[in-house]
Amino acid sequence: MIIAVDGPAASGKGTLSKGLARHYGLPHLDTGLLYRAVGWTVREHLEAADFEARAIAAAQNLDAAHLDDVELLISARTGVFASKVAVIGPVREAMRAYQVGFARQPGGAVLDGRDIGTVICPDADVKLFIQADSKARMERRARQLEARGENVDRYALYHQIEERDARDMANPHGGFYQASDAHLLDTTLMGIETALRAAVAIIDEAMARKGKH
Ligand SMILES: Nc1ncnc2c1ncn2[C@@H]1O[C@H](COP(=O)(O)OP(=O)(O)O)[C@@H](O)[C@H]1O
Ligand SMILES: Nc1ccn([C@@H]2O[C@H](COP(=O)(O)OP(=O)(O)O)[C@@H](O)[C@H]2O)c(=O)n1
Repeated sequence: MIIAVDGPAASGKGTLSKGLARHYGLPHLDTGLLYRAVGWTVREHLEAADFEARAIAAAQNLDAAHLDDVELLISARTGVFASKVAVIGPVREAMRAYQVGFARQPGGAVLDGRDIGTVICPDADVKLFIQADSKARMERRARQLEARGENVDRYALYHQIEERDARDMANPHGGFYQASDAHLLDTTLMGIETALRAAVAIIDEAMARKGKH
């Protein structure tokens, strides 16, 4: 079973996807980490004339099996670098085969990101689009960063998330929109466990309707 989970920054798609992977015994890929790793690699060259070429080379040489410095990759700044390399078509293309291969492994997988239901796994068995209002998302990300010891300026974080969402939505290579066959799950008023239960209910019903589960 392939489960595609998309949604904007800090909507909770990663947490939910990990929970779904545990629940269904499937492997999970956080595709945002791939973009974060490439963004981190070229972070010192954002203004360079050859920024795009460097980002493409970094994507082509990314060893996705070794995304080990997750703590570093998850920082707020790295999210901004990630969204800057994510608008470069060949960067997305370079990482597509790995993601598609991960999804197609025997038994299936859970993938989360921005374009899973639209570009990477258009034939996924179930697609979820996770939403939460901007303030809730900012507060979740703020607490997540604070728990790791980062100092958080909530005003700046709110604007940074809005700006990143806007860049993602305008991404001409992105496919960052809710697939027509995706189930919308708004978690603004849900805690983590409630959101997971709601997602499992959606998936079980969708699979039962297909006669697959
Ligand atoms: N439904 C929820 N209610 C409250 N906090 C949540 C919820 N879902 C996720 N979180 C918390 O919000 C933060 C961001 O979640 P994460 O899954 O990393 O989001 P995303 O992958 O969409 O960026 C994490 O600290 C996570 O524990
Ligand atoms: N499938 C994906 C995943 C991430 N991304 C890009 O990578 C950035 C960071 O993604 P992420 O999922 O780690 O970010 P959060 O939603 O966790 O804040 C996003 O803002 C997108 O620009 C993408 O373009 N396509």
